Amino acid sequence: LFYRRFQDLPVKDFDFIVVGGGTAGNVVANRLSEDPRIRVLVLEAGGSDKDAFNSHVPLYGRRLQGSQFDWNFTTTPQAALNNRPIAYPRGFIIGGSSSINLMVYTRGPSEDWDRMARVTGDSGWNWDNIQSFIRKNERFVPPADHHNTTGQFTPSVHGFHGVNSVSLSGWRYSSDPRVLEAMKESGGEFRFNEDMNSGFHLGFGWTQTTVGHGTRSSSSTSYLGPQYINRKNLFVLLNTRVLRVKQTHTSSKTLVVRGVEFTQNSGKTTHTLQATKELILSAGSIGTPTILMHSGIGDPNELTPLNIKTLHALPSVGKNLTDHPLLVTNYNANTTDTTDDILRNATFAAPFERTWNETRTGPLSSTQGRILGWFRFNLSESVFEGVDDPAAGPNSAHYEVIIGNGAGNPPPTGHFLALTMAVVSPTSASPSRVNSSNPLAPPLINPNILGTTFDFTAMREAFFATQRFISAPSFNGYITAPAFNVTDATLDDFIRNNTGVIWHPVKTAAMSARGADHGVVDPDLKVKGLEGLRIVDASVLPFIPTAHTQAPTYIIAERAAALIKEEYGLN
Ligand SMILES: Cc1cc2nc3c(=O)[nH]c(=O)nc-3n(C[C@H](O)[C@H](O)[C@H](O)COP(=O)(O)OP(=O)(O)OC[C@H]3O[C@@H](n4cnc5c(N)ncnc54)[C@H](O)[C@@H]3O)c2cc1C
Repeated sequence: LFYRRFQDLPVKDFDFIVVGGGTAGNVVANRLSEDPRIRVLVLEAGGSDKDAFNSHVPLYGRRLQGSQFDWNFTTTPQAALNNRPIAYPRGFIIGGSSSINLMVYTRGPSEDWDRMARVTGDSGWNWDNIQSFIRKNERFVPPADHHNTTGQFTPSVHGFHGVNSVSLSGWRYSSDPRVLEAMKESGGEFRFNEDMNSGFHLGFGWTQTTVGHGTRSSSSTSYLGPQYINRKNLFVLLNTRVLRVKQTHTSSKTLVVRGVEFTQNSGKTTHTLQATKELILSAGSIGTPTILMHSGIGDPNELTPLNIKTLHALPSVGKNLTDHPLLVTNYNANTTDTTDDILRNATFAAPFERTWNETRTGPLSSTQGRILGWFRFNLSESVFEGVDDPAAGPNSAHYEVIIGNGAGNPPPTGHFLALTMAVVSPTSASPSRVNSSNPLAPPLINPNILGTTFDFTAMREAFFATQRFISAPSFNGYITAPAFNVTDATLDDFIRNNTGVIWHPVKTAAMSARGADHGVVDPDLKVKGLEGLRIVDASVLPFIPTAHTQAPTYIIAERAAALIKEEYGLN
């Protein structure tokens, strides 16, 4: 059940305490509480999603950024972006970022997973072996408009009985046939791929999203859905900010960390609980290293100047933050059949909201990007000067293109086709650190966007690629002009002034092989050198996936839960 006040919790002893009721945390809580003998508590900083209308309406997902459901972080000034700091949203709500994200469902190429298995020395992470966890997570359902989906996905690579709904878009736009035609006209550069989630992801395909029956499927609406949240052994305490994890005792010279300190009133009073079996940190790529460092688990060279006493030296904590750089370009379109009027005009949107409220259909039932694709540069291109190919393998992309039927934040007039590009094999990485001894202070976030020559050149090449795509004859008469001004001379500055991120931070508590001299967790996700503490969220990814990161996070969480259940002999 959900609780808002600590004093209302009917019990205070728990086998497992999960810190962060986000994407991964709710999976772990659900799976562990399948065993009625086990008591599980989730501590979540954000509140309920029940009345968060914009969280449930797929088309309105973007409105959650900067809202009360966002932690509203900001990065440090980004050197390669003309020193602009950029907004860095993270979900501050039950379901975490799965309740505020843009719902794209991509698992990444098989090569991503095989590399992770190779580097961590654990074959359990390879593509073949994660299939059962994909299926535990995924419930592929028909799109909201029940259109014929033959040829739009490959049923044999999907799960139909998991917990989290995934579907194709349930609303069509008049640009779709032109986009498909442009692929044919590209002479093989932009091919069609029936299913980018098959393990081979290169090419354009129909976007799959975590939407079921026209509504967002988050880890809260799915894994904490009515059939689970009423379990007598599952407790979720909302509006609870974890400050630190705590050593409980020492066992054969190993520190045991199963205690957790938290507050519900901005630190005025604090409470402490202990898990009898394990504490699981699922506070995400920013929250998890922040909590670790404030607990004295991190790099002593960084902790000591902040007067944080080192409990356990683990220098990799909070390092290597990596994200996907993102650039949006809008093109003026000769049509009114886009999402622009709905997103900028409440009167225009009203009948569509009625339709959605009544039947969960119509344009609000779908996200903007109906088609997206994954592409590689040619290895002989100048983008690779002086660098090895950073992709996981020869079938893994360097850049992604998302086709949006309307601008993300439309200006007062005009209709647009938005071409969004992301560098999906970036080579920049950077520290994300705490810079005060106050656990309630926002951490320093520096994803170092476009911080290497490769990343910058890759973004430039991705921009040229989208220009080639949009000049296909099929767009004649449909695209009138770019809605941005750029020349060869101003392109680099255009990129610096307009690039942001796609909000996929990873690697800040990375997994590494047992015995490695770096990394934060072993391949079973236990914190190196400690007992009682595991990390289960996107922070453990040792490479940034060539994918949007929620599906990889769900997969990690499903496998983590299975590992924990096996270790403790749970049902
Ligand atoms: C705006 C946005 C759009 C995105 N779009 C997509 C997309 O379209 N497709 C995709 O695949 N991925 C997308 N992502 C990324 C994806 O959502 C994340 O990678 C994924 O959800 C991360 O899961 P997580 O479990 O690691 O963290 P989260 O889901 O963020 O969960 C962390 C939880 O911990 C809580 N928490 C943090 N600190 C504390 C604390 N001190 N005490 C208590 N609780 C705490 C948070 O409130 C949160 O609920 C997007 C992300 C954002 C922010």
